[in-house]
Amino acid sequence: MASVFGKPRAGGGQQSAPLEVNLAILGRRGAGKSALTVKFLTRRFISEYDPNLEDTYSSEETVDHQPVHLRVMDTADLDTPRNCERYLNWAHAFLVVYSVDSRQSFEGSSSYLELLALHAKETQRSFPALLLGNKLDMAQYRQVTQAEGAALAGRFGCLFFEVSACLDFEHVQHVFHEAVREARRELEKNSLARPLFISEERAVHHQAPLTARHGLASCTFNTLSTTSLKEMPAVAQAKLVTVKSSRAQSKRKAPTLTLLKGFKIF
Ligand SMILES: Nc1nc2c(ncn2[C@@H]2O[C@H](COP(=O)(O)OP(=O)(O)OP(=O)(O)O)[C@@H](O)[C@H]2O)c(=O)[nH]1
Repeated sequence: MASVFGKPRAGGGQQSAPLEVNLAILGRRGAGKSALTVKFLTRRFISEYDPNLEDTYSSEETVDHQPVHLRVMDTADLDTPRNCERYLNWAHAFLVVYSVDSRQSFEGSSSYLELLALHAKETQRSFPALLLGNKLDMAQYRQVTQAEGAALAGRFGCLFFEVSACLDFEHVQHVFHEAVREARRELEKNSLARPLFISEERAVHHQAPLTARHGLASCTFNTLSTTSLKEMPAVAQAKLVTVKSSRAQSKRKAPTLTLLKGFKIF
């Protein structure tokens, strides 16, 4: 069966079902994951938040004239990847964030890229990842050069961008849309035309031996018996609440976004 996306619409009259893309934002504490997520969803920069809050948001996007139902998981690991299966088994693509003014966060992003590489090896699938050097507005306090970011991305074969959650929305939006494009490419490659979430599907648990060898925090990988299907994270980990976006202020269209509780938006 042909892929449901990436094809021109037949007949012009029929609307294709929106492509469903799950995106997980990974990175060390303070790298700016929440700020980037909220910037993308609301065009606003937040400066206060609850660092322990992990939530999944959804947004109806249009990428390359195609409707996309995008879910964004703003993860809240502590200092290292933990209980990674909640996003490894869920996301179609990953944004790995570090802060250009923090060498520590850059090293943290390298751990996340390694984790993704190991997961890809374990599952024999590839997972698009984009490396983001955030807080570009703080470039005068740089601890990580652009060349270092590009080199790390090159090592893992992923796209690289420097961004700022404080600066222009369009650049942040571009990066998220690039992640959607990457996910779409991968999904098309795998000819995934089946529904993405089948709750009856049983996960076969096995311990990933690679994590210990690579000094990563303990992670258990779930390999689905049908490897092309992914499970939604447990309800406790993914709270979807629809609210109106500030973008809806344009009266023409009111895209729905999901919850921003826990964030103070100015
Ligand atoms: N100057 C500047 N500050 C930023 C930027 N992005 C985030 N911050 C600030 O950096 C701090 C951490 O940002 P968060 O978005 O909460 O970082 P996080 O990665 O989600 O951190 P955890 O929630 O602890 O995992 C906050 O004080 C933000 O206001 C940015 O692009 N520029």
